[in-house]
Amino acid sequence: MENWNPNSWRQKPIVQQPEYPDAAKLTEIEKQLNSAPPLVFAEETRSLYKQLAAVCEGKSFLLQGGDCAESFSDFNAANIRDTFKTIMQMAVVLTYGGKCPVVKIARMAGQYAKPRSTDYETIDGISLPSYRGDIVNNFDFTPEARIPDPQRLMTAYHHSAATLNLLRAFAQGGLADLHQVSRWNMSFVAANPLKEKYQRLADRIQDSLEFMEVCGINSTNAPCIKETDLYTSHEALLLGYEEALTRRDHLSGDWYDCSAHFVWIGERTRQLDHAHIEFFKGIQNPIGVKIGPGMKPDELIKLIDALNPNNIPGRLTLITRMGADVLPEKLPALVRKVQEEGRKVVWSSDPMHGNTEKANNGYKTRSFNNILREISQFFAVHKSEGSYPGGIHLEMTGQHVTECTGGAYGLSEHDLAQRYRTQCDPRLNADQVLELGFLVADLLKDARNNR
Ligand SMILES: O=C[C@H](O)[C@H](O)COP(=O)(O)O
Ligand SMILES: C=C(OP(=O)(O)O)C(=O)O
Repeated sequence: MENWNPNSWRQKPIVQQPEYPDAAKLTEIEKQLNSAPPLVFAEETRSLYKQLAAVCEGKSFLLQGGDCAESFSDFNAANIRDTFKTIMQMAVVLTYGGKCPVVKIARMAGQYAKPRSTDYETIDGISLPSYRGDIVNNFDFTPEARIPDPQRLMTAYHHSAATLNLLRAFAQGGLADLHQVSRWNMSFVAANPLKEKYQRLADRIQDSLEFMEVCGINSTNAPCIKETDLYTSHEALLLGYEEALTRRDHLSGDWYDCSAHFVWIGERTRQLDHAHIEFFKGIQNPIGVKIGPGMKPDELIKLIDALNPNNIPGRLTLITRMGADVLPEKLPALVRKVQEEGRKVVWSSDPMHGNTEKANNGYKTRSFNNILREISQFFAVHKSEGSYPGGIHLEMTGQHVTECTGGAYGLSEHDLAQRYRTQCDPRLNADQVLELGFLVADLLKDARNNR
C-alpha cells in the first residue's frame, strides 16, 4: 500500500492511549520489542485467512472467545488449559450439533489492553486514573499502581509468547484429540445439569471414531482427529506495541502484525480518519472491527472499503455488539446495505458488550438470558435478510467464576460475590459456555438448514 508504513498511524489522531510519564523508556522498550522474535508466523495467519473466507461463504462457523482481560497474576498453566478445554468443548458441541466446521480463535496470548469509558475511576471520593489492562498499569487502586509503565509491554510480550507456546502444544500435542472429548469436562462441570447431554454427545463421537477406524480412517492418515488449529487474537489497542511487532513477510513482501493471528479494532477507536484505521489498512492479517448500535449503513460501507478495498472474503469480520434490546432495530439496515453493496464480510455476534449492567449490589454483570437473546436475534436478523450468521465472540473463562447471572445454575446477583475475579468485564464461566454451546448449536443447525 502506497504511503503506508508501520508507523504512519503516528500522523493521525488517536484515542484510548496511556500517557507514559517516561517517554524515553517507552521508546527504548518499543525498540527492544522490534528486535524480538515475532509471536506468530505469516503463513499461519494466511491459513486463518482462508478459513475465515470459508466462514464468509457460509461453509464454517467462527468461535472466538477468551478472557476479557488477561492478567499477569492469573498467568499459569491451569488457567490456560482450562480456557483451552472450554473453547474446545464448545467447538465440538457446535461442530456436532450444528453440523458445521468451526474456526477457533482464542482471545488469549495478548489480550492485555483495555479501552475504558472514563479516564478516571472514583472510589469513596478518591479519583485515580483508570486501570487500562496489565500491559499498561496495575489493577490495585493506588496512585503508584495506576502509573503507566512501559516495562509492562515487555512483560505482556513474554507472557503472550509462553501462552501461545502452551496453546500450540495443547492443540497439536494430544489435548485436542477427539478421543479425549469426554475428558475436556472440568471437574466442576461434572456437576452441571448438562453433563449427561455432553456425555451422550461424547459417546456418539467415540462411536463414530470407532466406526471410522474400522473403515481405515484414523489419526495417522487423518491427523485432524488428534490435532486442531487454534488461532490467537486481541484488540490491537496500543499501536506502539503492534507497530513494534509488525514485520515484512519475506515470502510475500507483505506486512503482518505478528503479535497475533487476528487483531481487531474496538468500538471506541474505529473513527475513519484516526490512527487505528490507518494502521489496520496496511497489515495483511485477517482483522475484525466492533460495530455498536451507533453505526450507520453509509458509514459502515466506508469503513469496509477502508479496511478491505479489494473486497476479499476472510479479510474482514464485523463483530456486532448492540445489546439484546437494540439489535433487532439497528442490525437489519446494516446487513441489508452490506448485501446490496455486495461487500464480503464475516458477520459475528459479540453478545457481551452491549449487555453490561450494574447489579443492585454494585457488581458489573451481564445476564445469560440477555446474552442468549442477543445471539438469537442476531441469527433471526440474518435469516430474514438472507445473510449468513458467521460466528460468535465471547468473553469467557475456564475458571469457575461467578460474574454473569443466570444459566442452568440460576446464578443470582447475590451469588456474584462468591468468585468475582475479572479485572474488567464479567465473563461466562465454563458451565455457562457449555450451556450456550448447546443452544447456539441448535440456532446454527437451523441457519444452515435454511440455506
Ligand atoms: O471490555 C471492554 C471495555 O474495556 C469495557 O467494557 C470498558 O468498561 P468500562 O465501561 O467500565 O470502562
Ligand atoms: C473493548 C471490547 O469491546 P468493544 O470495543 O466492543 O467495547 C472488548 O472486546 O474487549
